[in-house]
Parts: sequence; C-alpha cells; structure tokens
Amino acid sequence: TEKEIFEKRGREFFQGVMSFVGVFCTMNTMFAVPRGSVGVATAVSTISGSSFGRRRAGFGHCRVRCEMERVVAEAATRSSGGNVEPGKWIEIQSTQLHSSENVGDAARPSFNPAGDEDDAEVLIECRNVYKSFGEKHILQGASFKIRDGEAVGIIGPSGTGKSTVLRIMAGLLAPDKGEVYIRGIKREGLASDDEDLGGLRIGLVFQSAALFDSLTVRENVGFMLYEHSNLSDERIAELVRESLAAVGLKDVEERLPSELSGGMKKRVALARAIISDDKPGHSEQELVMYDEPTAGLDPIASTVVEDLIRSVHRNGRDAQGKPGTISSYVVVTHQHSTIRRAVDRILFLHEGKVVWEGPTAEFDTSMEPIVRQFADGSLLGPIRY
Ligand SMILES: Nc1ncnc2c1ncn2[C@@H]1O[C@H](COP(=O)(O)OP(=O)(O)OP(=O)(O)O)[C@@H](O)[C@H]1O
Repeated sequence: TEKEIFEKRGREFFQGVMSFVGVFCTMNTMFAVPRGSVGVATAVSTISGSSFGRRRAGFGHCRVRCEMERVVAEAATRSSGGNVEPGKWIEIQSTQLHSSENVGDAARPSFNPAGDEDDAEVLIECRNVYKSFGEKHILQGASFKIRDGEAVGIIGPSGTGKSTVLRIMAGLLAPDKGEVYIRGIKREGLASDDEDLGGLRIGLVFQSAALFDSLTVRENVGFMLYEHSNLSDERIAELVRESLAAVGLKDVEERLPSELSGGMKKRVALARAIISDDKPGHSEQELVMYDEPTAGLDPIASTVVEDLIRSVHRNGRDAQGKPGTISSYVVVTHQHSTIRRAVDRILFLHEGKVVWEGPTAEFDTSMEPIVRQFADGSLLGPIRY
C-alpha cells in the first residue's frame, strides 16, 4: 500500500540521515533542525540531506530551521533568497533544489523535478571497479550508476581516471576487478559486435574528435553504417545529412577534417555518435559519452557545444527543432561552464573512487572540503598536486 511504501522509503531515508540531529517528518514534509553540537558542515549537509531525503523518500517539500549563520546563508540560497532568518522555519520546494538559474537554454532538460530519478532504469552501473596501469593504481573501487534520462558530469583532478572510466563504460578497456552492468547484464570482456547490450547503443565522443583524416565528413559520420549495415549508399548519405543537420551543419559532407575548424570537428564527431540506422525495431535508447567536449574551445564555442549536447538529448530540441534522440549522456570535463550548463548531476572522482555525487546546483554550495577546493580552484585542501 501507499503507506507501506512510504514507511519503507522513510526507513531507508532515515538510515541515510541518522547523523543529523532533530530530523522528523510528516507525510509530505520533512523538518530539519540542525542544532546542538553539530558542525556547520554537518548542518549544511542536513539541508543537502533533506533534498536527498525528498528524492529518496518522496517528501513534497522540506522545512529547515537553524541558528548558525552559515547554515542560514545556505538556506537563503536554497530558498531563492526568501525571508530567511536564524531560528525561523524556511520552506524549500523541490524545484528550488535543482534550480537552473545558471542556464539560459530552453533546451535544457530538467533534473527530474518529479524527484524519482532513483527509480529510473539504470543503463550502466560500475560496481567496485579497479584498474591499474603497471604500478599506477588508477581506479580503486569506483562505483556509480547512470540512469535513463540523466545528464551526468564526471569531474575530478587531472590523471584521476575520468577518461579511463569512460573507456571502461564503453567497453574499450576491461577492469582488473569489479563489474560493469549494462541494463542489468554483466559485461564480460570488451565491447564486441555480438555483445548483448539489452538494446542500448553506446557512443563515445573522443576529446580530439578522432576523425579519420583521409575520409570525408560523410564517410566519417556514416562509418559504422558503411561497415556494419546493409543500407544503400544513398540511404546512408541521407542519414548522414540528417545527422549533420541535427548538429547544425550542412553542405560539409565532402570536406576533409583538415578543412574544418576545431568546433566543426567536434560537431561532426557528435553527428557520428548520434547517427543510427533505420532498422525497424531499432533500439530506443542511446547513451553517449563525451570526453572533454569543450577542451581547447573559446568560451563562446564552448557554449555552442554545451547547448548542442543538451539539444540532442531527448528532452532537448536539435538544430532542426526535432526532439533529440539521446536517452542519457555522460560528460567528462574540467570546464566550469560545461559543468554548469551541460549536466544535471555530478560524480566527483578522486583517488580512484567516487568521493562525492550530487545535483549540479549543489556543487557550488556543498561544504564537502574536496568539492569546495575543486570548485574554488584553491591550492589549500585535501587535493595535493
Ligand atoms: N593505456 C594506458 N597505459 C598506461 N597508462 C595509462 C593508460 N591510460 C591511462 N593511463 C594513465 O592513467 C592515469 C589516468 O588517466 P586518465 O586519462 O583516465 O585520467 P583523467 O582523469 O581523464 O585525466 P585528465 O583530466 O588529465 O584528462 C594517467 O596517469 C594516465 O597516464
């Protein structure tokens, strides 16, 4: 019954927030009163915890009250600058917790304001993944899930293994230990043509665009179809045209990569990742992974690529105004603009593990020292160079 589900979710939620003092709830509301000897960081986490709680336990909204100045300031941010004073109850609605004020793009998919992202189908799961290269122990128990509909960013210090994670998810590299599940099916070995991905297509867009220099744009974009489908050359040329149009390119089919600008190459690489054959019963789901899609681009070209990534997602509209076809995507990036503009949820990778994850909106307000140091670009903190 609804009551049983509520009680179960409530129990799960409380297991997650037992450390917070003074948390109690009613059917649709959670109340949080950080007090006593808890530190500021814990108190702020109470607010973050309450957003987690609402998503996990399905609370309609939460109310927070606190005396501590920093916490009150945090609460003010969360409540969009409402009338927030120490000791006064403030109410935080779900939409404010995943606010998109940094993003002006209408194509931006929302961060599941229904609050049910935990229930969405898991497309890829990495469970306790280890990977070493010789003496370099890069991944040391990385675990995370990518769900249907998500726009996820993987961030973290240089050399921490972000690209390695992408290559493992794409099946180009096998973990030494741990498991990768694709739609619940455990992957054995590397990606292969006859691998059962449960109907999911996985595309990887490399940082360098990785176009074949000697092939034209048409041959690059249609490469997989020329190699692995029975479609006629005419049909492939048509699909290539459509895919290029989706990323805002036309009349470039016969050019060589050397005749394109850096930004155009990235668009062509994106067109190659999203092209699909038109077989009946073709998979509905596609996950694309972008490795540093905006590296080396000027700020405006970065914005164009960030919006493009949004636009080909199924909640967006492509360059022709058609709904995008990508179910979920993962972006590895160092660029703050890309973190804020192109993704809804962040996985923070450090020393081989996911050490923090949360909605993009929480990246700027999290008091987690590692996140604060990274977000502020500070030399002081737990990350040592
Ligand atoms: N095939 C390989 N052989 C040997 N070492 C490798 C290989 N691939 C990656 N590495 C090493 O693993 C470490 C992690 O590399 P990776 O590219 O995954 O990091 P990253 O977090 O994406 O870094 P950056 O942010 O600088 O791009 C680096 O030290 C890299 O040199």
